[in-house]
Amino acid sequence: MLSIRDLTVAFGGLKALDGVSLSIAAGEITGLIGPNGSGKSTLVNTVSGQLPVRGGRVHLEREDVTGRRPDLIVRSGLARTYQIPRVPPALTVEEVLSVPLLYAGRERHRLEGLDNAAAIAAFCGLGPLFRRRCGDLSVTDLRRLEIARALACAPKLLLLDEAMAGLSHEDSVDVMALIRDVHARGISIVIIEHLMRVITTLCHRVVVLNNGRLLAEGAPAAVLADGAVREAYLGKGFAQ
Ligand SMILES: Nc1ncnc2c1ncn2[C@@H]1O[C@H](COP(=O)(O)OP(=O)(O)OP(=O)(O)O)[C@@H](O)[C@H]1O
Repeated sequence: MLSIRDLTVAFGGLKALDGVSLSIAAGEITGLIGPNGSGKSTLVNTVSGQLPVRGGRVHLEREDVTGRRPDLIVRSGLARTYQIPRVPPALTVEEVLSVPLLYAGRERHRLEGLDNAAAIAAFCGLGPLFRRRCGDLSVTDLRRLEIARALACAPKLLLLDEAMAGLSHEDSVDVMALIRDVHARGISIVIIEHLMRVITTLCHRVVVLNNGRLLAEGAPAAVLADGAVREAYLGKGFAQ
């Protein structure tokens, strides 16, 4: 679904990604983890076209999307959510969903039954809030709206940047169920997440970044037991 080869992204002299190569398989939920500052958000921002690439290539399915404009990458089938949802508080849920639907209209056939704002809102548990203003939504409902907005782009691949941040245990369980429902619609998913119970519960595979480089990849249990991964998170001497 997604192939990243030798990706390098720099902020001045700092290489936030340093020759990263990895592949995301179609039909899987992949966890993208790593300590703070390891390059996770930079990777999502670059793949979705919001940061310039210094070196390397990004392919979505077989299409080379390296350096392409974000709106064109969305049309190619990649949508993302943001760690901090930002929606105009005066707009209703219906209005917020209508914009990407208009935009991604050509590709609607990708998600049968999810080609209008009401259906997407209902799918994401926002049916009763359809005509409510976003400024009145709870943190959990804003997280749902963030996913709904991405679904309105009719993606093949969805990148979720900390979709559970700031939620209670109960609410995060609800959002995890929504992510499973999205996956069951045939959408491949990449999740950036600090909560390991989310990774072990949802993900088929995990990719670990550290200092802008690929540190490990594989099945969640094996990767989380890996000595180098534990050391990256906990520090030398605390990883036994
Ligand atoms: N816009 C920017 N300008 C300068 N440096 C940046 C910028 N964005 C990120 N960085 C730096 O690039 C590195 C990778 O940051 P990034 O935000 O991608 O890490 P992350 O793994 O997503 O971290 P976190 O888990 O804290 O969100 C860090 O050293 C960070 O300080």
